[in-house]
Amino acid sequence: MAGGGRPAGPAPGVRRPGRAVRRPGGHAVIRFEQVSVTYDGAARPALHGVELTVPEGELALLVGPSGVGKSTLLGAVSGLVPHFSGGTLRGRVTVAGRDTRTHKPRELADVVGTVGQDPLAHFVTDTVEDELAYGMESLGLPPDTMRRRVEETLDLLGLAELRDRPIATLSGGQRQRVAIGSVLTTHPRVLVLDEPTSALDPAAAEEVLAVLQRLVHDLGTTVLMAEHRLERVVQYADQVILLPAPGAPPVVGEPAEIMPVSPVQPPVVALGGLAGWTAPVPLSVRDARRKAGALRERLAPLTPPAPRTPHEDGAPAGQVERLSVRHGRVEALRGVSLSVRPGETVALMGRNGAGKSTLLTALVGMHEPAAGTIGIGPDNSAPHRTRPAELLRHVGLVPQDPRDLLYADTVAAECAAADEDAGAAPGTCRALVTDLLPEVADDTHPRDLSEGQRLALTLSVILTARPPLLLLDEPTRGLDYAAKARLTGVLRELAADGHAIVLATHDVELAAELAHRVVILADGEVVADGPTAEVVMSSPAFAPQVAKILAPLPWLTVPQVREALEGAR
Ligand SMILES: Nc1ncnc2c1ncn2[C@@H]1O[C@H](COP(=O)(O)OP(=O)(O)OP(=O)(O)O)[C@@H](O)[C@H]1O
Ligand SMILES: Nc1ncnc2c1ncn2[C@@H]1O[C@H](COP(=O)(O)OP(=O)(O)OP(=O)(O)O)[C@@H](O)[C@H]1O
Repeated sequence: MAGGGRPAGPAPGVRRPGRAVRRPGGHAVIRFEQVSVTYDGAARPALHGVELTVPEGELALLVGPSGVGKSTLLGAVSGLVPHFSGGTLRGRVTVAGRDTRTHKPRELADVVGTVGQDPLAHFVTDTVEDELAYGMESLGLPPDTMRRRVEETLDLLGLAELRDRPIATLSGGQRQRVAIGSVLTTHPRVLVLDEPTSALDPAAAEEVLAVLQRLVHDLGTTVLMAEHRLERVVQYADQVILLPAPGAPPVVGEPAEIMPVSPVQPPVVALGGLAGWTAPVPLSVRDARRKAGALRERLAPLTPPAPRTPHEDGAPAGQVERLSVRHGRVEALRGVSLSVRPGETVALMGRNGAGKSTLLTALVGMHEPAAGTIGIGPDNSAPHRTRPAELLRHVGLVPQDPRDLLYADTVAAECAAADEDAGAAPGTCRALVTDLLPEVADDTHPRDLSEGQRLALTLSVILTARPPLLLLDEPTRGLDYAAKARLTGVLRELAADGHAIVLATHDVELAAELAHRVVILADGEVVADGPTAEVVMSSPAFAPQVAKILAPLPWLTVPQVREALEGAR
């Protein structure tokens, strides 16, 4: 299929230059020749028999289930694997002609810019502005060039207001933007990005992707990017590299060829499968809308299956009233009132820095209110004045950085401790992990887990205690669609059992699947609070793909459509 048929991404003002025919594979900048990577002590290789090239000036998207080896493949390009990760690399990886096994990451820094999954691990300076300049300083660029590029990047990524901020005080999404900015300033020929939008709000994700697309088109930069949220990125890709299963060789091709056969698919492709849309498979909302006429007609007389409504009675599991919280000079929450009832699932959404994590951490007693009140459990006790052991019986938080919760040396030990702390039957936590991601091995050190595996472990540790109020901060980072569906199942059961759940998330698909109610925070204030369908359909930024494709019909998710079509047969 010709590459020119794909539409421009949704970012306003950025047009994809028309390409009548796909360029016959430009000069390869990244080349893998029979590459295998085996980590020390692992039973089988994390990557096996990888043979691929990425041509100059293309955006290649690396996809596949959690734990399949995506980060390992990216690490082999930037040289972090095996230089820092340990393990053995067989075969040959070259970037711009340099062998990454014989060149240390430092010796590749002038051609490759890398953003890892965990920005905090890579920051070397203390403030935003210093971090943006650091890479250029190491390359010895002239001061006026550095100055100009820092200013450009601050503007490009919406960081100008934060320029003097200590990095330690930034929100998760703000940190991710700084991490991306810090590699853009060096103008590398190759950009390697591991889930670059995982902590970004939907609008910020579009902005960052538009910036990357501009680099690819205007400067001929080559981008290799791993991402789980395909609904955000697939339409920008020239090439998809699919790792279908651990140890299986990659399948490489155009997005429209690979997506229909991929085990991970964005909702638009899954919907196309249900509706029987013929090739070329639509990958964007816009193309899908053009094909959706017949599906819309079939669905028009049907009503979407309604989510089970929570118990209306009973005391709230948690509530805040006119709550204000300050971090130094920053007023992170301003007069927020919110209450969550047993059986209710609330999605907390809003732009990076809006105050979502602050609200969750306030509910577990990590901040004292500057004004207003916080109450938890049947006695409405103030969490910052409650003993931790007592608080644990009422509320549990899965933090944004799962590492904050893990301290044992193996998955098995972590799970045994969780069972004991919660007074649960031995094996409870481990069964939950297996439920979410079957491949996680007992004897692995939590540090060596993939991002998705680590999150599955953290979720399980907290879920073992079955707290009446369950708080989750961005619970789908690094999770593939299948793991997300299993997590949705686990959380639905908990809600049906009367647990109250609040999830802070940028994942509009997750919110649409799971939440009874959506609360939107903006700049520390609640700006919307209502039933999920109402709130997300009235805001393009928070609408899931299915809603955009089928609007004005009130359908939000692929499972909803599937259920209705099956019922109508
Ligand atoms: N340093 C390490 N030592 C030992 N095993 C590791 C190490 N890093 C990763 N692994 C293992 O290698 C496999 C592949 O991990 P990798 O992080 O590459 O997966 P991934 O596809 O990026 O996953 P995710 O989508 O969850 O980020 C996993 O089973 C993981 O546990
Ligand atoms: N220790 C701190 N000192 C100063 N400001 C802080 C501190 N911690 C957080 N902030 C600021 O408070 C605001 C709210 O941060 P919070 O982490 O609650 O946002 P968020 O909505 O969870 O963002 P994200 O979606 O990026 O995770 C942000 O502007 C952040 O920079």
